[in-house]
Amino acid sequence: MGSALLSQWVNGDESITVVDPMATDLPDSVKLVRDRGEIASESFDCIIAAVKPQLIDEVLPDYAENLAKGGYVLSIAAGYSAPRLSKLMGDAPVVRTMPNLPAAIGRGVSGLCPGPHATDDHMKHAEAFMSRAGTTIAVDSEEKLDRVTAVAGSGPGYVFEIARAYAEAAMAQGFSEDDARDMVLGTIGGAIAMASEPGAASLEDLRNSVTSKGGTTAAGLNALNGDNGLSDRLHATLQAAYDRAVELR
Ligand SMILES: NC(=O)C1=CN([C@@H]2O[C@H](COP(=O)(O)OP(=O)(O)OC[C@H]3O[C@@H](n4cnc5c(N)ncnc54)[C@H](OP(=O)(O)O)[C@@H]3O)[C@@H](O)[C@H]2O)C=CC1
Ligand SMILES: O=C(O)[C@@H]1CCC=N1
Repeated sequence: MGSALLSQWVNGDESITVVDPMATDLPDSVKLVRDRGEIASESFDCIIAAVKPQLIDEVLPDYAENLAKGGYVLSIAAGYSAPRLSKLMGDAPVVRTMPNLPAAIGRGVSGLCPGPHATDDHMKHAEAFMSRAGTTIAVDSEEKLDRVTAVAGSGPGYVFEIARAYAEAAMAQGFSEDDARDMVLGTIGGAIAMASEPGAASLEDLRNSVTSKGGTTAAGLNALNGDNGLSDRLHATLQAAYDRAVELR
């Protein structure tokens, strides 16, 4: 996720240093170091925590010394709470954000939530920084941010899986893999672009506009969600992702 955001962040005029033991192919304007020891005496206005939540306890404490006076920590980690991170880094100001993968093409959706000691200026900076990668949604509690994680952070995974299963079903109707992919992505992309047009009808009305009485779509929709199975499954999906975020706090 860090490299997806980085691809948009490099469009600004900050100097960015990445610490990553293995990273390759970073943008030319970024300074890459393999180990924190190489920047031990440097300080930064913003330290971005982009390792897996399970690694934060091990990796982040050393970076407390690198935070400039007045600076803050921006965490993209799922679940891991801001108070816990702030304490781990010597009571540093923390802002949590939850981006999603389309940030890589500037089409991400990122939730933002202030943590301990975060000022309005830190939040303004974080919001401006994240908005380079797409739209932002400010929320006022970590509980809410964990729900953003369940809906939007993990969301592209659900969408890719739905598209994959849809394409698999198209192949079972006799289409080649390429034709199935083109048809499915074209259909999903076209429908979503239409629903995203300014002034577009509600999702329910749009669905109804495809559904002729007694026709093919009605038959398909009945098989898809006539028993509420799809709706129930999506509720369970979001709840499971949220529950996992809570476990990672
Ligand atoms: N994937 C997603 O769509 C989203 C992820 N997130 C959050 O982003 C964070 C990263 O997740 P994700 O990108 O999926 O995971 P990755 O494993 O792909 O990225 C983690 C990166 O951290 C590097 N790393 C490991 N150890 C260290 C270390 N000691 N010092 C510096 N860097 C290190 C890894 O290097 P190496 O590969 O060599 O191990 C890797 O490049 C997580 O906290 C996750 O919750 C948030 C929103 C969406
Ligand atoms: O799966 C994960 O834990 C991360 C956080 C949101 C998306 N990917």
